[in-house]
Amino acid sequence: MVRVKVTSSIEDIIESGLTGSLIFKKPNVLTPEHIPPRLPHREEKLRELTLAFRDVVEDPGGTSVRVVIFGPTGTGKTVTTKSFGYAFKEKLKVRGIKLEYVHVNCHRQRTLYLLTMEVASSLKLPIPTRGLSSQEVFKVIHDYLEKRNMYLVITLDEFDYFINTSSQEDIYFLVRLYDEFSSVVRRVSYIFILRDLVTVSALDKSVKDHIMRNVIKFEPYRAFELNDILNDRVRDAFQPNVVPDETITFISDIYGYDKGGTGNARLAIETLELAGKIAELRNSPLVLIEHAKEANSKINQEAGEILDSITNLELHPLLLLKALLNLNNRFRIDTVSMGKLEQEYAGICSEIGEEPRRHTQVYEYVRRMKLMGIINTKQSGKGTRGRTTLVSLNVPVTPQLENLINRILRMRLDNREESD
Ligand SMILES: Nc1ncnc2c1ncn2[C@@H]1O[C@H](COP(=O)(O)OP(=O)(O)OP(=O)(O)O)[C@@H](O)[C@H]1O
Repeated sequence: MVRVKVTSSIEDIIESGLTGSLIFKKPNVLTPEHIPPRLPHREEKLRELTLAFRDVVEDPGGTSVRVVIFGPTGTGKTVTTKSFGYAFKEKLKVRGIKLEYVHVNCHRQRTLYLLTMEVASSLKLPIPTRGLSSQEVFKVIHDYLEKRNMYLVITLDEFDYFINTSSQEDIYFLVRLYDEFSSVVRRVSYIFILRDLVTVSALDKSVKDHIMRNVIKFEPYRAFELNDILNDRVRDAFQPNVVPDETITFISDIYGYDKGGTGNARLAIETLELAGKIAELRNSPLVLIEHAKEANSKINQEAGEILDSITNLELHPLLLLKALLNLNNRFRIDTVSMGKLEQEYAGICSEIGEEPRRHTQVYEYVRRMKLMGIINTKQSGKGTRGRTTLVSLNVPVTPQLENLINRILRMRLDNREESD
């Protein structure tokens, strides 16, 4: 039985917080950056990736491998790709082939230029921060690989974002690299990570064919799969015997896709971590289901608050939200430009016989909904099309959200008719 110290004075409380935790052994195992030593239920995906890259071992430089990985959020796309990349590099080293693995997040490195600079800096290449174009930076990278007889696998994570915000020329350059360089030896291979295939299918055929060579789909996790993933984390992150099996099952069942959840491993791990923190705060020697419940409601609270503020919106901001939903559904994209949003909004207005509000008023609605946490805005990177405001929803598009917006909209429209 674990004894819980009863603290009284401020000093005692702080002291007990500073001395070793009775709940956690290695809390960093629960952070998103942690790469676990094994990936339950992604063994098959690792095998598929390895098969796709076998050419690099059998005929180095013969082909530039391209793999697309797609699947919903939290299904292990990033962690599986990184684990593959680092292990593949080591395996090739033993075989006398020099290969580097670079993982770039296209949401963070928003432009082709930033992206190429990130690849260069991962390879520790000294490149002046100003003066070179992306194409020139890529040339420096390629020359470096050539000189050292090295190969490179670049993973472009959140590639949807790059496709949605970059010019056709930049996408073309990146993907059809070997049309630019006359090199016979193909040293650069790619893994593209995407949420879904809609953004790629909208691309020009010549670009699409260069991307869609091997496609690996990541399915949302089922409850028993999350159970295995959580069990590993419990073993490595927590003190022995502090997380009972039923707590793990409870969390797995909330998120398990087969139990009506999203199949998102990230949220399952976050819930486990928060449940542990709550147990610690309550001086409980065990992480109980009640702690997991509290953690779950805290994690979902933010989404709940956003839904509440939608309920209070007036007609025109609601119509704008409806337009955003329509675009999300039609194009399966998270982020839309202000121009497209206004166009869709005007379309809805004309359908229902409402005069669309003017541009400045629409901007004001967007600004207010941003302050309420309902939507998010950001400036697009500098592409050839210039800068534009990009708008996205802060909550996932679920049937629940759509029903809510439609219901409130109907209420506002009914009220309008009554007051006419
Ligand atoms: N099979 C697995 N085994 C162990 N941990 C996993 C597994 N799958 C996912 N995880 C963990 O779940 C979290 C989310 O995984 P990851 O970031 O790879 O998902 P993703 O599909 O890339 O999500 P997003 O699309 O949001 O980037 C990470 O902490 C990761 O380590």
